Parts: sequence; structure tokens; C-alpha cells
Amino acid sequence: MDETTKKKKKTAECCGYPISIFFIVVNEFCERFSYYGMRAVLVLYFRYFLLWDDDLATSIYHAFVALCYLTPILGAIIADSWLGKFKTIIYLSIVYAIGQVTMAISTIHDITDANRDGTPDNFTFHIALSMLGLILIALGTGGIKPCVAAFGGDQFQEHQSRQLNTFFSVFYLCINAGSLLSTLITPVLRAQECGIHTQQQCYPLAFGVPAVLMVISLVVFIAGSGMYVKTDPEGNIMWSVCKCIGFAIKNRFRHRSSSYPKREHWMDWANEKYDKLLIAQIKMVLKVLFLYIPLPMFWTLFDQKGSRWTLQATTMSGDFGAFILQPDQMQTVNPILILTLVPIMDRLIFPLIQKCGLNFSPLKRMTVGMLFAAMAFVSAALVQIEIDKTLPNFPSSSESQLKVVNTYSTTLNVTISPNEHLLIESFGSSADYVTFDHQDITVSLNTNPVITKAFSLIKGGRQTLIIPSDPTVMYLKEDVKSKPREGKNAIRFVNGYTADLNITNLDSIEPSATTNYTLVNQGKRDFVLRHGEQWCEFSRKFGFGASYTFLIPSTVFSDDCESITEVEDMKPNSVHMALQIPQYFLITTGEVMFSVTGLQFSYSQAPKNMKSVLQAGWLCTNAVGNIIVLIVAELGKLPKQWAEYLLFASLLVAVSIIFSIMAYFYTYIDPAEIEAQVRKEQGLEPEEMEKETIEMEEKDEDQKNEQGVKQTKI
Ligand SMILES: N[C@@H](Cc1ccccc1)C(=O)N[C@@H](Cc1ccccc1)C(=O)O
Repeated sequence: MDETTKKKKKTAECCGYPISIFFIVVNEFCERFSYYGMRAVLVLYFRYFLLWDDDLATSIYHAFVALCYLTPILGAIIADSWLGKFKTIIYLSIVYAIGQVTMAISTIHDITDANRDGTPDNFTFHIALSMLGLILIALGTGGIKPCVAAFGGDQFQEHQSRQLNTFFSVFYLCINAGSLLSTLITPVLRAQECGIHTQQQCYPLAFGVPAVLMVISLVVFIAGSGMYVKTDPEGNIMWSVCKCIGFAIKNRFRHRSSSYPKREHWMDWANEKYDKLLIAQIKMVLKVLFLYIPLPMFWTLFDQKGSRWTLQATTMSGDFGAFILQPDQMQTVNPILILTLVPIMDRLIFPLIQKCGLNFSPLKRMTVGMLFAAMAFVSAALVQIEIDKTLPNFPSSSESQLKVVNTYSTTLNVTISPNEHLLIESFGSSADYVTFDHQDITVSLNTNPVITKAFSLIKGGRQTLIIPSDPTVMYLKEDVKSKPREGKNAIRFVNGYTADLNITNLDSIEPSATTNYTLVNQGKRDFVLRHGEQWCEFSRKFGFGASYTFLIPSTVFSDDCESITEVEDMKPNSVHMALQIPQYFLITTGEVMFSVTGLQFSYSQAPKNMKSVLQAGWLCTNAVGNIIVLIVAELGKLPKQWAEYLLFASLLVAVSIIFSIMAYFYTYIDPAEIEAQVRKEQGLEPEEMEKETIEMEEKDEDQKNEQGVKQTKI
């Protein structure tokens, strides 16, 4: 306990706010820039730098996010029991900054690229370094998170309760301003090319800028050092709390017979041994933690905007005319809306509700916030139903689908046993996929002589039967059976030319062969076809999420690529991404009511020495919500996505009803008042005495324990 204990000192003010708040909100802005900026490019780093597959990349990403919201409890214990919030923020920010720098260094491919081919030679080195970086970051970001909000709250004097509430809103605005800027900037930095020996995607810059911001965040926080109100930790409070709860349970169990009179609260069974003040504080914390039990359900829905809703956006069109929005950029709508909704709520809606004489208490706001999140999921379900109407009819796991492409010189009559007859003109295809509930088929062509060939289709797959210029070698090619990722387009080429062809960015294709799919972004794309000295160029404009097979005829060079035909394997997305705006609006309104209020509530209802602990408890509800998302994603998958959205909405409505009942029975408290009252009852005025009691009890207890150990040893 080396930090000087200070009673709330008179702090310098500006417009009724402590000036020290300025340093805290700037620090939070930089820290959130650093955190969200790094998170924005993390999956891509796993996928394209470390070359992990999609599943591994997303699992490690979610594990990292969950860890970031589990470590707050560690930070809170360190702050409230040992170092105090100020020192905890400084030390853990140093750990955090080291983590960000380590992460940035791990992305420099040149470090291990001895053969200078642009890819690292020693992946183990990069993986080990980046995992070390991520662990340090999770420890830092999670550890300081509950302390910064609580430390900000500590700066306010008793007469500044109105400003204290505004502080939490401004704090939230800074979080979102930082996250908005970084989620826009870091992907652009990543797209730059850099390197010493070879030019590659610039991950060092994309991770380096967040590292610099974290260092700035630390410097800004230290700069305000002289102005802060710093409260001392009051001994190992968490240990005292655990011992006190343990004793109450044990004591209750010992006196379980009905001959003992009941006590008002089960914690009162600790009265014999523990300080009344400590028991009163524990009762306050437990009351709030009990109220937190239903809250993870809100986060379960909230956090799906980064996963399910982004996937939903990949099946939609992001063409806004003046600009193109990529599916993952849709997420920036959240911080943009926060920046507009928080002031509107604070300045307009809440005062208006108050003027109408309605009591919109924090717990009521949180319940309404949950209902808004549920409505957001109903909106997502409605959008999904619209999307489903436009999606191709993909085969079920027992079905197989087949399409036929004819690059033979004349129209062909194709019979697929037992009774499917298709007439397909030269350089054309069957209108749509034919669905079979069996795998084995026989295909006959009306050539002279008739060509017949047997095939076995893939169960649950989509395939195309390619009939080349020599139909005797007709073959099956596997097609995409879901929308291409990230709203891209899957394209491939069938070479009907008589010799090998080179196409931009693709390997050379032999005559009659078909390339594998390549993914191309939305917009106009140019391709150059080459054979020896001959070449021609063709352009196509792509939308979002389509799939095409381009058929190259033998006349391709004589008509300057004009005769290339296009077979649409999958239609482009036609439902517009703007339809997601209502669901983003509803979830963000829910967030403002739930999350900003919850932050204030956790601070206001916590006893002075357990403010960080309750902030950590609040953040843990988010970690549990994330874990529920992971479990749900792994286990129960409903066949229809819209049904899953409605299920989540109904669950949250049910949970919000339970929460509103719990909230009805909750009585708001003023922890300072209760503490003062208990002290008065005990005849203990100064706070010092309260501390002495705890310390003496701890010594007493430790001595007893030691004796106990000695006795048993004897
Ligand atoms: N609205 C979010 C920030 C965000 C930015 C870009 C994409 C998605 C989200 C926000 O304000 N987050 C806060 C509060 C929070 C939310 C969820 C879990 C813990 C805390 C934050 O502190 O990051």
C-alpha cells in the first residue's frame, strides 16, 4: 500500500467537469483505436500471412476476443486489492503496448524470409511471436478496461453527479470515435505494399499504427498524473470478500437446525466474525451480480453483428451508387450510429421522457435496450426471408444437382437417364440445374454415332457436365454450392480454343479444359487472353456474390474476344445492403440504452472499494455472451437462418421479461450512504478504522490458520 491515500481532493474544473477527465477520455480514444484497429485486420493476418484455414483463423480470433473480456476480473483484483487503479492502468498499459509492438514485429515477413520469395520461411517463429503478442494484448486491454471507466468515475466530486452521468456517455462516444477511425484506417494500411526484400501486404503498418496509438494512450494518461484523484486499494479486499462469504456459508450450514432463528440475509451469518461494513458491501455487490445473470443474452445477440450479420451482408448488394460498401464494412454503421444516437438520447429523448413525468430508471432503460436488440433480430429475420427468395435452390445433403455446358460445334440433344431431355445449343448451357435424388446417371448425346457415358454425381454437390469439342471426353466439374465469400464473384473459363491459352492471373489452360474458380471483386474487371503472339482483351462488370463460367470459342482471337459467352451459375445478390440499416439502427439504440446505462449503473451501485470489480463483472457478462455464441454456432444450427434469428429474438424477449421482474424488486442504493450508516451504527467514523478492522481480521485469521496448520502438523 505505497500509493498515498487521498480523500477526494478538490480538483481543477472546466465547465463543471474535472480537467483530469480530458486525459482519461483521450487515453480511452487512443486505446480503443489501438484495440479495434488491430482486431480489424487480425483474421486476415491469420488467414493470409500465417496461412491458417478459415476455421482455425475464426476460432483463434473468437478465443482472443473472449480472453479480452475475461481478463478484466484480473485487472480489477489487482487494482482494488493491490496496486490501485492508477498504477494498474500504467503497468498493464505497458504490457499492452509491448504486446502490440510484439504483434507488429511478428508480421514482418522479411525477418525470416531468407530465400526472399515473399513468404516467411519460419512460420513457427511468427506464430509464437504473434501468440505472445496477443496474450499480452488480452491481458492489457482486459486488465485496464474495468479500471479506466471506474477511475474516470472517481474523478468526480459528490456535487457533480449530473456530470458523472454525462461522463459515461462521452466516454462511450470516445470509444466509438476511436473504433470507427481505426476500423476505417487499418484495412487501408494493410492494403499498402511494403517490405525490405519483397513488397507484400503491409501488415507491419496495419499493426504498427495501433501499437503507436497505444504508446500515445499511455503517455497521455501519464501526462494527467498530477491532476488525478487517486484512491488507495484497501488491502486484499477480494480475499477478505471470499473468506467472508465462505464463513457465512459454513456458519449457515452449521446452524441449519430450525432451532436457530433465521437471519434477514444469508450473509448475516458472517456477523459473528466479520466487520458489518464488509458484510454490507458484499451484500451490495452480490445484489448487482445477481441482477447480471440474465445479461449475457443481450451480448449473445449483439456480438452476432460481427459474424452472422456480416455473413448475411455477403449475400446482399453493396452498390450505393456513389460508393461501394464491402460486407464487413457494414459494421462501421454501429459506431457511426453511436456517435449520433448518444447525443440525441442524452439531450433529447431522455429529458423528454423525464418531462412527460415518466420514471425511466437505469434498469428500465436496460430492459428496453434488450427489447430493441430483440426487434433488431426480428428485422434481420425479415431481411433473411427476402434474401432467401433470391437465393439459388441449393441441393440438400441427399440430393445432387447437374447443369450441362455444350462447347461442341452444334446443338445437342442430351438425355440423362432415366427421363431428363435437354436441348443445348453450341456454346450454351442448360437453363438451370437439374436436381437428382440419386447419384448414378447415364448421359447420352445425339451425335453420330450416339455417345453414352455413365457418371456418379456428388451427394449434396453441384456439378457441371462439360461437353468439349470432342464429346467422347465429356467430364464433370464441381461447382460452388454456396455464395462466394465476402460478396466476391466466383469465375472460371472453359477453353474451346484449339491450343493452350494464358489468361491474366491464371495458369495456362489446355484445350477443352476448365479452370478452377477464381474470386474477383465487384466492379469492372479486365482479362487478357493470350496464345503466342495473339491476344485479345475482354471486360466484364460484376455485381456481388455471383458465379460465372466463361466459354471461350475457337474464334476468340479472330473476333477480338467478342464471341466469349457467359453462363450464369449463380445470380448476383439482388437484395440491397441498405435493408440491414434498420436492424443496425435497432441494435445500436438497444446498445445505447443497455450498454451505456449498464456502465453507469455498475459504477453507481458499487461500494467505493469494489468499483473496478463490478465493472469487471459487467464486462464478464460480455465474455459469457461471446461463449454462448461459440456454443450455439457449434451445436444448434436451425435449417433456416431466419428461424434462428427469430429464436434468438424470442429468447431475448423471455430473458428481458425475467430481467424486468428482477429489476422490479431491486432497490437503488447509494453505497456511500449505506457505508456511512453502517459506520455510524458501529461508532466508527473515520475510514481508517474500517481499514484497520479488515486488516486486523485478516491478521487474526492468518494467525489462526497458521496455528491450525501447526496443530495438524503436530
Ligand atoms: N459499439 C462498440 C464499438 C464497436 C465498434 C466497431 C464495431 C463494433 C463495435 C462499443 O461501444 N464497444 C464498447 C462497449 C463494449 C461493447 C461490447 C463489449 C464490451 C464493451 C467498448 O468498450 O469496446
